Amino acid sequence: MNNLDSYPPILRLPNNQSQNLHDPNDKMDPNPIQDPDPIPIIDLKSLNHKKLDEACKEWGLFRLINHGVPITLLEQLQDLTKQLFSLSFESKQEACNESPITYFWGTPALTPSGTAITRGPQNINWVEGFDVPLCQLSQFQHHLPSLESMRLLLMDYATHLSRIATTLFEAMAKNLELNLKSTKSYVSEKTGLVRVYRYPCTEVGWGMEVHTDSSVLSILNQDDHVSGLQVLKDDQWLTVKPISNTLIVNLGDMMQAISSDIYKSASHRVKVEKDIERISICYFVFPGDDIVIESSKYNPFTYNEFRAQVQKDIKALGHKVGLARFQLNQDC
Ligand SMILES: O=C(O)CCC(=O)C(=O)O
Ligand SMILES: [Fe+2]
Repeated sequence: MNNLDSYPPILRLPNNQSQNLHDPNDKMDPNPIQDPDPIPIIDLKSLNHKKLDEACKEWGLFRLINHGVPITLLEQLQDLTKQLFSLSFESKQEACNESPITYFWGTPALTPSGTAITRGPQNINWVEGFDVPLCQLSQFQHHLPSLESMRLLLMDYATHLSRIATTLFEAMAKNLELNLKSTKSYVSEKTGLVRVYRYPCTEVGWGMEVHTDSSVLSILNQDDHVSGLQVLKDDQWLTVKPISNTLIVNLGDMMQAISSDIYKSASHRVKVEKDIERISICYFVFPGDDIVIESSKYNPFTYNEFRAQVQKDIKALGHKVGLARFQLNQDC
């Protein structure tokens, strides 16, 4: 099978045609990969609270080492992700019919039922993905062998990532001296999800436009061989180098709100390469449904209210407004 047949039709443009697409970020050229790697490193085995606090305040993103996830599991996930995406577009679509796993492309913005919130061909993102709600993983089986293997691996992976998210969140809450009733329900296992992505090659366009995540924390297992993720730090775009056996943690909007803006929800984006695909596996964790986020900067809100507002804004304006909608003394 031609690799192009595995791409969603809208992402099958030959490179030279893609130049007509509007590129929303084209004025912001990134720096080349920096050496040495400037991204803060946090060691989960011997957690340094001060270093963690600084990374959360100054970057909103860090590299995690000694995370305890077996390297074989990280590599197996990457291999399986590549295998899964190399299937034909139609078989990926069909495999997700009547499944809690959603297959999507052209945008990472989905409604809770898994429908893509599209904004016309001008604004497509060069990405396809599977959206996997973790709490439903044990309740079904898949007939497509690579999807079924993915389901089994993700059950194992989710246990590790939930442990990591809880450890990090508890350390952050302690650093911030937050008086939370149950830290665990801010990084709820019930609402966690994994997204596996493939970014097809193109010359112009972005895999993902500039955004902040809506999560409390996002934990990324990125392609060991292909870079693409960039983070905004002090008005400069920096490449987050792929380094094997490390995970990238970024703080999302919920963490920024919980911390009353002391911590940062990192602005980031994904660049695509013109001649090599990239894959990534991203875990997102959110507050439980009954958690009201109270802070000195925002009106109290739940994550569900935040998500509904984000979806409304994307549909109406074409982009997420995010935390600004909930700021104290705002009428919008
Ligand atoms: O694929 C990546 O490297 C990052 C993905 C991302 O930013 C997201 O899913 O929000
Ligand atoms: Fe993101």
